[in-house]
Amino acid sequence: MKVVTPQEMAQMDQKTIASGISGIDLMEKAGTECTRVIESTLKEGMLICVICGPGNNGGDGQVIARQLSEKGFSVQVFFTEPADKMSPESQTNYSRLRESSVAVQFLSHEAGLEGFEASLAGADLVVDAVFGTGLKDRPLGEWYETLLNAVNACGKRIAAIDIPSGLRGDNGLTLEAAVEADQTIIIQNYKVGCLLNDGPDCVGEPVLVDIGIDENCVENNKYFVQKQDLRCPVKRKKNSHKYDYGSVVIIAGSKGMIGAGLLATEGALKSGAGLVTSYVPLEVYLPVAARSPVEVMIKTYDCNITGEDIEHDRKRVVLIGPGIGRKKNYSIILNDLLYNTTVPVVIDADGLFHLSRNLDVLKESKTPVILTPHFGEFSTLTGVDREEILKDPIGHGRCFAEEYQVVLVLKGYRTMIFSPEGEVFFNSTSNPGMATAGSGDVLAGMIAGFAGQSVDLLEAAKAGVFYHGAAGDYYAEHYGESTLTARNIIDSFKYVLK
Ligand SMILES: NC(=O)C1=CN([C@@H]2O[C@H](COP(=O)(O)OP(=O)(O)OC[C@H]3O[C@@H](n4cnc5c(N)ncnc54)[C@H](O)[C@@H]3O)[C@@H](O)[C@H]2O)[C@@H](O)CC1
Ligand SMILES: Nc1ncnc2c1ncn2[C@@H]1O[C@H](COP(=O)(O)OP(=O)(O)O)[C@@H](O)[C@H]1O
Ligand SMILES: [K+]
Repeated sequence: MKVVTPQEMAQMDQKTIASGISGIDLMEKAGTECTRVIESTLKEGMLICVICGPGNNGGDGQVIARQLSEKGFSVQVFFTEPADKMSPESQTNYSRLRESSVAVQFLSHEAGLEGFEASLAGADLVVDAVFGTGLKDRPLGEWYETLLNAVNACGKRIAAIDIPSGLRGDNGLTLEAAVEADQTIIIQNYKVGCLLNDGPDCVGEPVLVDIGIDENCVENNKYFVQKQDLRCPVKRKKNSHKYDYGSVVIIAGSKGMIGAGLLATEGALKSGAGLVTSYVPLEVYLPVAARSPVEVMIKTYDCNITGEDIEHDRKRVVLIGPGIGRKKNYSIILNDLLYNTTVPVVIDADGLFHLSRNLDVLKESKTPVILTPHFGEFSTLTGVDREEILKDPIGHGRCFAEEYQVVLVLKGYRTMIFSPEGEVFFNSTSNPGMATAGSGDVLAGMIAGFAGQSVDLLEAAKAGVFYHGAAGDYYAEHYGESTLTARNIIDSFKYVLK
């Protein structure tokens, strides 16, 4: 399934209309599908307030109001602009609405919103159809800000149509205010803004409705990753041995941070790697050996290590970074791995810090590379302010992955995976309980574990991110988010990686 920008969605709408279905019929279809979803949440006799803006989002709202009224519900529509400011399709729907028994009121921009607030307080459901994908990045103005804040303050269940009003569809940032919906009925495809920044908190529960628009009618390489899209874990042949599932080397952990290495190691082992070898500084050998799973081989290094220190024999992937610290000069091993070997390398956490000191090594390297930064680490890598990145995460991520020819895993609620070819994959799993120490170490290990089993690093990154989130979701479904720890993620692998 594709994820679209507002501009792409507008082009898709236009192409669909050009292919024969009229704009007014497409709006009727959108409204009908939204009504179906809304109706399933209603009980007989309920009162629904629909707030309609001047554009086609408001037009959808009018279709919903008319259809709910035809189904016997009491419906009150509030318009935020006079009829002459409505889009053509909205005006057509306004004439249809006037023939129905829906109560209609035009809100005044001069008078206060007291009556409006009182009506919301008496409603059972508020439908937000003020702005959709046509929202422009310009100030809403005080009146709309007050209106959207009043919607949020009404304390009633809110269903937003297509995208919560005030939320930017291109990046998930909000204007001066944005509706925080309980449910958002998303028309046809996820908009980028539903998945990034404040988007997921404003969207609430997302429900997608299909109105028959072909997502491939416009060129777009942004995807929403679901289980059926994944190629890992690989099917195990009867005629196989452990090296068929990858020999994974993990350089992680240091004095004071052995946990990071242990979590990454177990993450790799339990995601199906055939063999895991953990490299740790000599000084932490004993505590690491005491706590490592017995299946893991542990080797030590002193001072700096080079690629040659690591046995190249049958090694399929190296993970470097979790908990290695910033003191030792890891640039030597990093450069060595990237210049002098062709074994795929996953670079995480402090490994990214060392890499940021000599980023150009990536350009000269022939080794396939996966980088797994969170937004702060990505800011260090690129030298671009975090706030700037948040305004256009797709642009920055895509540009970096293409320039340095790496697979980039940019971590967050809906982690994005960028391919060196410019594709973007949004993950569909994980929950805020996973914002906990060590969660990223587990992910790095899991990606390395899959990379050992798969020749394609992009597939390994997609699967690692998906199943890491799915394991966290499994725990959260059973025990809630707040007690979730990195160890619980590993312990839940067995339920989701079947
Ligand atoms: N034929 C189509 O294009 C279809 C569109 N659909 C719906 O139409 C929506 C998009 O409709 P539109 O493109 O008309 O746009 P919207 O309805 O999202 O908003 C456009 C209106 O909002 C105003 N506006 C934009 N930014 C503003 C700001 N920052 N402050 C104050 N006012 C602002 C504009 O002046 C304009 O009047 C979708 O989200 C979807 O709900 C669906 O009905 C399916 C078919
Ligand atoms: N709010 C959130 N919702 C869902 N997943 C999250 C959230 N915050 C972080 N995560 C996930 O948890 C992991 C955290 O990784 P990272 O920031 O490297 O943490 P650490 O260094 O403590 O291991 C990533 O996989 C990220 O996607
Ligand atoms: K809306």
